[in-house]
Amino acid sequence: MSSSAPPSSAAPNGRAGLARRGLMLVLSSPSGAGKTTLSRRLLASDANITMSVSVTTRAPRPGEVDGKDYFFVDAPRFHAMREAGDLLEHATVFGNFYGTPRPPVEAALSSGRDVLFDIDWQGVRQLRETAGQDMVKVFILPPSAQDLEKRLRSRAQDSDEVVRRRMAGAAVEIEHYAEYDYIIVNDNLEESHARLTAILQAERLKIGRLTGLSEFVKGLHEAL
Ligand SMILES: Nc1nc2c(ncn2[C@@H]2O[C@H](COP(=O)(O)OP(=O)(O)O)[C@@H](O)[C@H]2O)c(=O)[nH]1
Ligand SMILES: Nc1ncnc2c1ncn2[C@@H]1O[C@H](COP(=O)(O)OP(=O)(O)O)[C@@H](O)[C@H]1O
Repeated sequence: MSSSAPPSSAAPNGRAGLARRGLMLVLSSPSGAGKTTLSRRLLASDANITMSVSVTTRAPRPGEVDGKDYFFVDAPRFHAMREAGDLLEHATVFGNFYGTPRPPVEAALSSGRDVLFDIDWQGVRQLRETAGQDMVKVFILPPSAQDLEKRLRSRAQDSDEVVRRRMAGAAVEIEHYAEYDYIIVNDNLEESHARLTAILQAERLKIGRLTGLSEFVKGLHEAL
């Protein structure tokens, strides 16, 4: 998906004359590595990125809020959305359906806002076909298998059986690390957050994302 450029006056990088297309920042990891925690931190620390809230048929965990963490839907509703073309991508993970609603993402990108996605490798593959250079893919790894299991258990929101299935699923997810642009080993949370922020800041400055750049430089040139 190629988002159209926002007007210069709304330039998210704060420079009149230099606007930018919104980018799609994707986080994937084995379950329990820390995507949700890192996403929340990034959303709290950066005003120009907005979360893509997925739809899922999974049951809400204690504390999860409908419309904020996920849109919790039943299977018929999910299939209706998919059939209507309302999902940018979708996948089955641990026996549940997940998908990305299309309209909010398109609206955010076209107004120059960046969008954060917490989706798995299957979703990344589908988005890659349309997003091209607009997508920045970050893979989060746990420091060790023991840490991963500890985190899944410490979250204390899933049964033993669910934790076991997620540990088994981690091996499959990890096999896809090479399809991503960046790797963060989420050991120290502060450091991981700083790294994610650095990735986002650098990606925002890529020449290919800026619109109006040649006019801006031409103006500077003429004034010299
Ligand atoms: N493809 C795709 N994957 C999703 C979507 N939403 C969530 N996921 C992935 O589904 C997996 C399970 O998510 P969840 O049940 O919230 O468990 P958690 O990752 O352990 O918090 C994770 O790998 C998510 O990244 C989506 O809209 N599309
Ligand atoms: N760097 C970290 N160090 C220690 N615990 C962490 C770290 N990052 C996340 N956690 C904890 O690990 C558990 C799983 O994190 P979560 O963000 O829900 O993972 P995911 O969304 O990838 O499944 C949570 O209890 C969270 O507080």
